[in-house]
Amino acid sequence: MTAPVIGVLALQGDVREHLTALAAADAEAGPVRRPEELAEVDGLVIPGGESTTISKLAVLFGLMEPLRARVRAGMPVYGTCAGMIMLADKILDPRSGQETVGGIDMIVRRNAFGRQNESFEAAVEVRGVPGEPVEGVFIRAPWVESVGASAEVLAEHGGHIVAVRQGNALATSFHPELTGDHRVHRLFTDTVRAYRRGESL
Ligand SMILES: NC(=O)CC[C@H](N)C(=O)O
Repeated sequence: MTAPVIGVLALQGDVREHLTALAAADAEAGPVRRPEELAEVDGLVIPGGESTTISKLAVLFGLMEPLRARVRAGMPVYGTCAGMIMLADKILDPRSGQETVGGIDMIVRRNAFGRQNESFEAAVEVRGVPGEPVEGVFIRAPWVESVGASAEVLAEHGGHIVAVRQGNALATSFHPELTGDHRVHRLFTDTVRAYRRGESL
């Protein structure tokens, strides 16, 4: 079977690192900036960056509604940090006008772990990732205040939820694309492969 085609939403943020990690996890990866590009992918990563900026640009580029439609239709999607915020059905402390794509029944708190100079790394055990804990890089990271019944908590750090999955949607507060350890991306590309085979979670 040919490699799944996975896009990285390339409006703002650490796009290149995700492209590299996805390629290492056996996907064909490319940037997505236009609705026509979104239509061609089997799955999508929403990178870290600044969620208010990504939100604004998604509206400006005419991507917000197509993104919502594809996520609703079951397209696998993985959001890291700002990307996690974009996948939350609700933000506790949004900037005025800040919209999300949604898809995961969770409430997130932006910048919950502190500001840029309070960024840190910590070992995180992620359900579904075999072997050693993942090295979690947290950069002005959100945490998840609460999840609804259909969302599954995959990881916690310091008593706070930092990884969640709901159906084909996955979100982490931290940035596996920065560590050279591709196991979380592998978890996602496996989901995309299953989706392409017609199996949904
Ligand atoms: N590294 C990140 O993605 C930071 C997220 C940022 N604090 C936001 O609200 O979007």
